Amino acid sequence: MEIAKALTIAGSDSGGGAGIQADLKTFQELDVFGMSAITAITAQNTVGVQAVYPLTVNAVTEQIKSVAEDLNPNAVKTGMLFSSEIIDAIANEIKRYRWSRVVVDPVMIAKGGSSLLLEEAVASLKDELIPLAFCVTPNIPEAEKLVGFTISTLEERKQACEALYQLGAKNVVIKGGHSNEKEVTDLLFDGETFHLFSSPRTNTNHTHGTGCTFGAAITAELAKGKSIYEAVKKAKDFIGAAIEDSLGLGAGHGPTNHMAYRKRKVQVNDY
Ligand SMILES: Nc1ncnc2c1ncn2[C@@H]1O[C@H](COP(=O)(O)OP(=O)(O)O)[C@@H](O)[C@H]1O
Ligand SMILES: Cc1ncc(COP(=O)(O)OP(=O)(O)O)c(N)n1
Repeated sequence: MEIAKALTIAGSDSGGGAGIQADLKTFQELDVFGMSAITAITAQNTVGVQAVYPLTVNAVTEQIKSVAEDLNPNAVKTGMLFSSEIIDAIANEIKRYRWSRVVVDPVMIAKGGSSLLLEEAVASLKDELIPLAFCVTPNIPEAEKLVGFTISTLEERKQACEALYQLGAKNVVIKGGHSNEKEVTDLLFDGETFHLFSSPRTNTNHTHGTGCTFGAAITAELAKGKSIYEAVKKAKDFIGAAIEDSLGLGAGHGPTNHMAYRKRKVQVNDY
């Protein structure tokens, strides 16, 4: 059987913890062949984002075309998209190639506070891209921005899931990393049922790229043909291990350990 293939359309993080780099590492760890179309280059490390260089719309669509017309991914993820021009062009490509297993991580702001999406591009995300999403995966601040109300309680998070579902996403996951609860709970809404995925909160500063990694793990599992429930469950376990066994790199928000999940699996199989 041919290996599952996934394409990430996202920004490059020179520090290797988030963006394209996190996505490709995650695909590889989950036995999926990874491909990329870069939207912007960031000069970035664990301390912050020092510079952002968006690519032209043509540079983005040419990369997508090259991948689509030869390698044909089983699933696609989007991450940092920067501008409405880039978002609109990507939406057109998704429609052109009739890609249905599309995970949209609506990246807006890096952990250090730098903006990775122009304010004017939020409308394009809502109107053009989210309606094409098989799954949209905002964190709480991103979900608040998209739905236009504050999310403090589980009930409000459920209402936000429903509002994002109304925009056209077939499944919605609102991630819980930014809540102040002791447990970290990600909430999945598939249009009918809410599913809660909870884990203890790891007390760490090494959470750079958690959202990218989680979304990439969902994408990898969808590329293999798994259901959205199975994909989110695996992604939650994958990111949980990556956060718990962090590598302790950098002076700021360090990266997670993309190898942790595989290493744990190998150890379990050894016995
Ligand atoms: N401190 C933590 N301990 C355990 N899991 C976490 C922690 N912080 C985030 N996660 C998990 O990491 C993923 C990303 O969550 P979140 O931080 O909300 O997104 P983002 O990185 O996009 O801001 C989710 O699956 C969440 O459950
Ligand atoms: C190039 C690039 N893309 C996305 C992000 C944001 O990643 P995320 O997983 O949300 O993690 P934090 O930045 O919040 O740690 C990024 N920083 N760079």
